[in-house]
Amino acid sequence: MTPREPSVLRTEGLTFRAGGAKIVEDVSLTVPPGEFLGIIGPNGAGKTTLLNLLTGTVRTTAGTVWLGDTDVTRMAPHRRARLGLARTFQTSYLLLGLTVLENVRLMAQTRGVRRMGLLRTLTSTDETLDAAHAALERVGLGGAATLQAGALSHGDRRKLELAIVVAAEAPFVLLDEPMAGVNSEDVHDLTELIRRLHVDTGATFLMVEHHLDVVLGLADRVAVMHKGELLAVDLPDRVTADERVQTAYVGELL
Ligand SMILES: Nc1ncnc2c1ncn2[C@@H]1O[C@H](COP(=O)(O)OP(=O)(O)OP(=O)(O)O)[C@@H](O)[C@H]1O
Repeated sequence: MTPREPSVLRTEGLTFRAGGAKIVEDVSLTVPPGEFLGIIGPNGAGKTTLLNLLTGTVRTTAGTVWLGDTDVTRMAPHRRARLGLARTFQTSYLLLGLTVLENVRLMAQTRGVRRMGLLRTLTSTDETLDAAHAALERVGLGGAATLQAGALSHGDRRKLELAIVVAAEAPFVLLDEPMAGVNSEDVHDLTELIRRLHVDTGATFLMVEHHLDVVLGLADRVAVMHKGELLAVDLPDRVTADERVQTAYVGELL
């Protein structure tokens, strides 16, 4: 994998309101290059909406998002993707009728591949194929390239989604509940894969996840959302010791 351009992901006063409801309210966050930021919070706290505001699939009511020095607040999602923002979704978006390889290749083609800090749209079939195969090898699905994506186990589908992100060679990676629907025996494997991908790529990772032990084990820092607001951003052990966080999680395990 090629080295990345390190840059900061930053929000200032990021806000999304719908019908008078405060879904995400005044979130100011600075994520240094290469950091792994976990995002936790009770159901409905606004975590996925925050990711949607970063990718541009939801339009901000107020506030600003920067990728490096670029203000992307009004930028369409595909242009943010071209700047190096890749994401996975809570619900799988795989094309189950296509092969595993075709799923990755399609994304490698549409997103282009970053090389030496330059964005190039791949026109060479060989090059996209190579990038797709390499991405599959990295997530341990090298032997499954010709299988239909629909034939994969849930855990392997999650790995395939990670391969797609890897193929994009994005410096900013957003993961929305990568453990959702994954068997408990596969959680450890997937956690270690995400750890390895983060280390190997040097990319900035933001991960929304309900498995707190996974978040606390992976993240450099943890952001806690509650009722749309950012309650705390701190080191994992400080966050779990924070009384405000414990109160927000009343009724849930922390
Ligand atoms: N466009 C919208 N219009 C109205 N309400 C919305 C809109 N988008 C999100 N919401 C509501 O805002 C709240 C936050 O949603 P969001 O999915 O961001 O929370 P979350 O923290 O990711 O939740 P979960 O952990 O359950 O996935 C929810 O109550 C949701 O129904």
